[in-house]
Amino acid sequence: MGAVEDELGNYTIIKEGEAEILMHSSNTVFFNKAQVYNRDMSIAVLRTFIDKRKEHDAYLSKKGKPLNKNLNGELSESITLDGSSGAIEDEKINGATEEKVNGGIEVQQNQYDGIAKVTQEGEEKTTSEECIKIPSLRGKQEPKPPIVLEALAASGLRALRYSREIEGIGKVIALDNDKASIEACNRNIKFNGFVACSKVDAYLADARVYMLTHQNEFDAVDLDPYGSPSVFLDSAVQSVADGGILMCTATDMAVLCGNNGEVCHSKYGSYPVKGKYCHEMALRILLACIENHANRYKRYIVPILSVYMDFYVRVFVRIYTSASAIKETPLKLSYVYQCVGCDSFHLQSLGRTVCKDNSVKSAPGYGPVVPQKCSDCGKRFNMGGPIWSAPIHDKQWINSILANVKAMKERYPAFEKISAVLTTISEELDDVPLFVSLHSLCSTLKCTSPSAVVFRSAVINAGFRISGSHVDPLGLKTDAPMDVIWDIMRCWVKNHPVKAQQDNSGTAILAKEPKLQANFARAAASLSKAKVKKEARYLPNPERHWGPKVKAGRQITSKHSSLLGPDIASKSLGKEAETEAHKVEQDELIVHSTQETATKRQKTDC
Ligand SMILES: C[S@@+](CC[C@H](N)C(=O)[O-])C[C@H]1O[C@@H](n2cnc3c(N)ncnc32)[C@H](O)[C@@H]1O
Ligand SMILES: [Zn+2]
Repeated sequence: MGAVEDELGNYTIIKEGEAEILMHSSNTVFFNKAQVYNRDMSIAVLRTFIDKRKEHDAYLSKKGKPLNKNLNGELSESITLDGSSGAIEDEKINGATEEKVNGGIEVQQNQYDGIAKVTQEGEEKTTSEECIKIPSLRGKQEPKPPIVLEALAASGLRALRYSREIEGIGKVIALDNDKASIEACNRNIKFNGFVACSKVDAYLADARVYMLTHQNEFDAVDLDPYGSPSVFLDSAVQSVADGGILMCTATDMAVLCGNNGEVCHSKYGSYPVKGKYCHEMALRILLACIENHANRYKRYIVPILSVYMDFYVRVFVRIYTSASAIKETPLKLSYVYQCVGCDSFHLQSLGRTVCKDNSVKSAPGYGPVVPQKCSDCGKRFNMGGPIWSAPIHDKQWINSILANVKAMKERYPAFEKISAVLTTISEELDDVPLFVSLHSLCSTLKCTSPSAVVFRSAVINAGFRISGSHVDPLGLKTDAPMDVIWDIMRCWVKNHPVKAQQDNSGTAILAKEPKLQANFARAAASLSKAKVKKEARYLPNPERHWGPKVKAGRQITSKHSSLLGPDIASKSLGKEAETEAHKVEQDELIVHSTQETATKRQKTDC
């Protein structure tokens, strides 16, 4: 990645990966170099998506594997390579809802009623067979190259990188509703030569209208908006082909992390609560929102990878159609009760499963899971959510993506960062939503902090699991209930006494005797595997002013020097920029310190 002044006057050539774009010095088209992490991660996911389609196709052709019909009359395969369930891999392979095979046989799933049909040369009939064999013909069919929609393209850099760097990719459609951006896209397509010209098409269009009028057409849809993606989600979930991927960024972290709960509810349909885990909660609010939109069209999501990086969240989910699977959605969503006095939080599932007459059904969850007052400190609870409380990553996919990234190290400009993030994610407990912060527990008790290894050991010795979180180097994910966590801290304080203090949440917690006798002896699994191998897990920003950028078309003023850095701001202004940081617009304001603000407010709120 790098930038050099060229001879085209006000244009600068910016190179990222294998793509080069021409950027005009006026801020007419959006570009943010910090999003290289976002683009690299997306390339890694798309490469893995293509590999998995190939692997799976090879597997099926070797096996001559049949398609089975499930109880609802939907076509399904008993084994899937990527660990996803209940979905039709043929659809994943072809990225469309129908599969044509030689010999005039067509297997089709009606996406809206889940009924499987087989058509022979135009004749339509509902299948009665339990099993439809499609033997040797399958092997001859190459999966179609995936078609990608970059719905909010700006300069087209991302679309160009996809087209030039991802082997086996098909067409890439780049959209923007801004004329200057589409002109820039077309200029950049030409600038990138033959492959880009043959693969990337740019259109001036409102992405919402375009996606609505191109339903089920794209194997991958990329949403990378200014701020919130909320207005694009309803049409985006409809434009993804069955088994395809939706990749979605949200940079409105202040909203998602609870600085303005009502706005978050209006955009995403969930209330955030202010906790140390707010960035993970942001991911889970976004996932719940996408699922909610998908369910309207009898579709559901399967998260592959969900990341918080720098100043935004980005989720990668597969989208499937199944009228029966969407009934399970309430089991994947929870409300969060967050104590206003201590750091305790508890999840309340929206649904539960009921087994009756050999069949499993879902029913509304039992509640409330907490009493009126926190049983640890006696304070009341705030309620947030609903959040996505099922896994936010698919571990098999994460391992494949990580292996792919390591194998093609030199082709990722942000290799160090994305491999560090993926390594941390690969170690996260994937069935444990949210996390506790050791610092926060200690600040509630006003005690000295045990080291992470000592605390992890006590949790493991008590018979529970614990891992780090990619979202926060101080975050600890554990399946130990809050009363066990507080008992461990009570035992710690017995050995490391605190000074006498006025009544507060900490004194209320310490007033109780622990039921559990914590064992702080070092447990073998208390260090993360990456830490043992001395692999990087959390990296600092590579340079100052690594963060969000000003919207295209907006005049750069001295107040933007905190975002762009004084040098760039002063260049744009033609005068020396002020170095003092100023407040910026809401959608550009990325609150790295949201957690701190949130915690402070929480203390004063109660
Ligand atoms: C953050 S930029 C995209 C950056 C780009 N994906 C990248 O990686 O460099 C958002 C873009 O969305 C465009 N946009 C906003 N609303 C839109 C809409 N309704 N339809 C299409 N494009 C839209 C803006 O003009 C802007 O260029
Ligand atoms: Zn409490």
